[in-house]
Amino acid sequence: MVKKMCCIGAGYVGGPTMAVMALKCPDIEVVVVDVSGPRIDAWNGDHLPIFEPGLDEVVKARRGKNLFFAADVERHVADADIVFVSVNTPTKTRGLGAGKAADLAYWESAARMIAGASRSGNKVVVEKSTVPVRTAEAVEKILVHNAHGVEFQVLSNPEFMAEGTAVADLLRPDRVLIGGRDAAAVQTLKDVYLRWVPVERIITTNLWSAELSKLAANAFLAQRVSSVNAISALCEATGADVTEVARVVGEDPRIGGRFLDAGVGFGGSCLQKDTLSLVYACECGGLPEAAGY
Ligand SMILES: NC(=O)c1ccc[n+]([C@@H]2O[C@H](COP(=O)([O-])OP(=O)(O)OC[C@H]3O[C@@H](n4cnc5c(N)ncnc54)[C@H](O)[C@@H]3O)[C@@H](O)[C@H]2O)c1
Ligand SMILES: O=c1ccn([C@@H]2O[C@H](COP(=O)(O)OP(=O)(O)O[C@H]3O[C@H](CO)[C@@H](O)[C@H](O)[C@H]3O)[C@@H](O)[C@H]2O)c(=O)[nH]1
Repeated sequence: MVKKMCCIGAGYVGGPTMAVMALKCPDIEVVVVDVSGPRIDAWNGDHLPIFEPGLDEVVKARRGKNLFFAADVERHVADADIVFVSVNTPTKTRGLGAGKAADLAYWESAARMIAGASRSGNKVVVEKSTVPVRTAEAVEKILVHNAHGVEFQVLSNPEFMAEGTAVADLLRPDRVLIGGRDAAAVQTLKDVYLRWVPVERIITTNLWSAELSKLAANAFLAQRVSSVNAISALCEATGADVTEVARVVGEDPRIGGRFLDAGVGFGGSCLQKDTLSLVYACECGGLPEAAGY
């Protein structure tokens, strides 16, 4: 029976995700923690640190009841049955893989802190951040080597929300993905989502498939934007209209019409870094053709 959930990282993902969980699970205490005091103050204030349609209402409905934002990270991690880790995983700027690989320094420090703060019983640790495939292996090693009589189960539960539609995406996700090898831990997290997500939208996989699926989904999205932008350049050179071409192409149900708006190229916080991370994984795996593609 889950009584308390804690999320490390009160960022773009951690804040809205846990606010929606608190809304849908009023009997569970939900605490979002962060090393940044000003960020926590903002979540506790009148002006939330991010703007997303509907977010103010959700936060204000549950804050102080079963939703809390706090800076005393260790205390809340120690008490929680489920710990989500939603720290940033930017592209590395130095060292091996600089410019492509994901920087897992924040994740590793969070894992060491979870192991150090936890004292007894079982704890489910959930990868919410987008991480390279097989990160859970390294996380498990850190947890096991630093554990004090606690059994940890690691799950991968990547987030698919997009900025601008975060609350709508979280309230009605097209899919929730849970990867893990411990069936009981998978079921524990699944039961949380089942409070508001239809069972057919909850996909369970092995750990590595879940980690990789998130990166693969973003690479496919990035490819669509790059494809339509390449066609757009050809349209300009030939007198065709890219909106008309995209509509025709998208009417094929095998392709679909969404995510086919031509523009200046893809931006946002994820598509570029996650595609680079996938390319780096292919290179490290001795798959240069896949990396080049
Ligand atoms: N932003 C998006 O739209 C989006 C969507 C899906 C997935 N993701 C992924 O989710 C993850 C988080 O992204 P984000 O946009 O929320 O990042 P963010 O930068 O907005 O927030 C991360 C937070 O983690 C905190 N943090 C870092 N290390 C910490 C530690 N050891 N202890 C406590 N707090 C710590 C930071 O202070 C920061 O507030 C990334 O892996 C990202 O790729 C992002
Ligand atoms: O038809 C389109 C759609 C998007 N874009 C551009 O693509 C980028 C990304 O847009 P969007 O996907 O809406 O926002 P993100 O918040 O970056 O969300 C993506 O990245 C998140 C982080 O991993 C994932 O969770 C989401 O599913 C995925 O859509 C932006 O620069 C858009 O302008 C286009 O140019 N044409």
